[in-house]
Amino acid sequence: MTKLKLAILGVGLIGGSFGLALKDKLGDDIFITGTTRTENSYKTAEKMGAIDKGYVDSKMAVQDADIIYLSTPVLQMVPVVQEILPYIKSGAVITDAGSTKQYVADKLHAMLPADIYYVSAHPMAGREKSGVTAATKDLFKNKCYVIIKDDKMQVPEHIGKKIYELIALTEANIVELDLAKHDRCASMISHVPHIAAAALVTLLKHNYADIDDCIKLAGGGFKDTTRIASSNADMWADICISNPAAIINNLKTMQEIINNVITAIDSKDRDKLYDYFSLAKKTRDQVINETKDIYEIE
Ligand SMILES: NC(=O)C1=CN([C@@H]2O[C@H](COP(=O)(O)OP(=O)(O)OC[C@H]3O[C@@H](n4cnc5c(N)ncnc54)[C@H](O)[C@@H]3O)[C@@H](O)[C@H]2O)C=CC1
Ligand SMILES: O=C(O)C(=O)Cc1ccc(O)cc1
Repeated sequence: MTKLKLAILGVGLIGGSFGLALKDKLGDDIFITGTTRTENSYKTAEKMGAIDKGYVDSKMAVQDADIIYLSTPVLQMVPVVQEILPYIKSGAVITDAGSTKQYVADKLHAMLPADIYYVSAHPMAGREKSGVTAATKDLFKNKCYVIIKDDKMQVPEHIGKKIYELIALTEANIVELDLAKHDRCASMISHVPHIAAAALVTLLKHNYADIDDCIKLAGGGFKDTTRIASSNADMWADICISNPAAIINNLKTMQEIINNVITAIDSKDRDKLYDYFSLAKKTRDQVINETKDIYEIE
């Protein structure tokens, strides 16, 4: 049997976790090359066993690769593909882990020749730490992994199946969505919550005179609602730029919600405030109850 050759471009938290999961399942039946921006990082990825051979130069990593996994920040993906395109072999498949999907898909659709395929995907799993040292083989286990259904890409059935089977080795729950719906839903469930968490932390800076005393009081509630504000700034700037319509739309709705709360407090409308918290509790409890068999959320 010939070895499967996978190139992971951007071996950080996500690329490193994908590599660790596949090495765990396939061992020597897969050969994984990978890139990072520094030699130091790819050496760490090699030592951790996330990749077999690391490079800084993406062109070296994709030579002879059957599958190319893009896991750089979203805005780096298209320039990386531009750079490697002349070196990708015919029949190879590109897949990606980017948090937003339409932006990269539109550009790759216009760029790729007919004999190089693209399967857009997104693991809805991660953490606020970045870099390969934060990677774990079980990061995607029991979490949702979206594979985009996109007829424009004209991916032959056997190629789609190959990527599906590879992703299934991570033990993630695979969900199929179309591009636009993915970006709308991800903005609501992930992108806007990250912006909101950063806003809560930024609020502290607006009360600078009290900041030391505020921090003394910070307990579980502040930690729970702001954990994701410790995420990578580069990655989140790219996410906002590459999914503007859905994010702005949801932020405007949030603005209205906050304005309504301000009005209710200002006019001492206790019933309105009760309804606000009560409906939020009911909705969250329902969501958690419906997903508790799939996710470990409390
Ligand atoms: N962090 C998270 O929780 C999740 C992130 N994602 C997506 O996965 C992708 C990767 O995110 P992380 O692994 O968290 O980031 P990370 O910062 O841990 O890793 C990114 C890697 O890309 C490399 N890189 C950056 N620019 C590059 C370039 N031009 N050429 C080659 N390599 C380059 C870096 O050296 C690093 O190894 C992003 O697109 C992000 O939107 C998706 C799901 C969850
Ligand atoms: O840290 C967390 O809980 C996250 O929400 C991680 C995350 C970040 C970006 C994504 O596109 C998907 C998941």
